[in-house]
Amino acid sequence: MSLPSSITLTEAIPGYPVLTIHHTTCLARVALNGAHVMEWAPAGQSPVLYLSPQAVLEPGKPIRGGIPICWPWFNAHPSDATKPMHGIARNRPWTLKKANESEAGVKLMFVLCNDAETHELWPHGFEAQVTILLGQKLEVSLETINKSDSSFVITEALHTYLTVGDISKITVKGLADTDYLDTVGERMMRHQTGDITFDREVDRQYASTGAVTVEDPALGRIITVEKEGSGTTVVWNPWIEKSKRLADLPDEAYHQFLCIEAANAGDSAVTIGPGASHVIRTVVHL
Ligand SMILES: O=P(O)(O)OC[C@H]1O[C@@H](O)[C@H](O)[C@@H](O)[C@@H]1O
Repeated sequence: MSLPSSITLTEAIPGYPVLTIHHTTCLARVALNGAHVMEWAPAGQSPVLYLSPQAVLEPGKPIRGGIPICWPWFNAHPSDATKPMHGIARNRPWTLKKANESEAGVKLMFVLCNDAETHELWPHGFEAQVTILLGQKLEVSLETINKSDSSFVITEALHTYLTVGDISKITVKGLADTDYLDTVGERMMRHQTGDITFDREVDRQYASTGAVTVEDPALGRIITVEKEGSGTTVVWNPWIEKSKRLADLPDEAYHQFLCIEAANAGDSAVTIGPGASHVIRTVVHL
């Protein structure tokens, strides 16, 4: 496929293709492993996504940062702990099907289909399509098409790592008066009364279909995360002890990022009939 002039295909390491985007609207990098947006900075702004300086770029390994695609299950597999955390999509090479540019930015489309290896982990016929629009805004859509002759159930997340100046000064708005599953310690349902601030590990699945804003006084900006086709918003910061356990993340990195994930988990799991499809989308902008 010939690429438009704003997109360059290089190898981060041999055998690991990455698309680099230099467009008037933004700078970005997208790995074919996982159809994974690694970096995105709208013109004149510092990076909006967080990418760990210790991120491992290796075929078959997830990238710590950017927007991992968690699919067809979110978090641990519901019944088999030997299967990969967050599903199979972020660990596989996707096929680039389309790459276009316009004044508004760059549009990429990637596809992943079932094969013998995916069947071992998830025994269904499927086509997954990821469409990424990179411009002044960043939009990622994941479409799941059921190519088998029976229904299947998915959970999923567009696991967006946002760069923040200082996590202890962040306020997340848009989730007040919402129930959430708290997964730190003993899992239990709780109710969010006001806005969210951070002084400990936070790993929560909010029952919400709405947009969220992240107010960051240290960097002097507000990030908006909108979404569609998503009944769960995951808010995650690993804080001190969990950051130490994650090998591909510096111990002190938790100060500098926050994940706001458009997701479908728990009661929002999606059932897709034969020949039917479902789209989850997130839009990030300043
Ligand atoms: O280390 P991983 O597999 O990328 O997962 C990171 C985090 O992803 C979040 O979505 C989960 O809520 C956390 O529980 C998890 O720790």
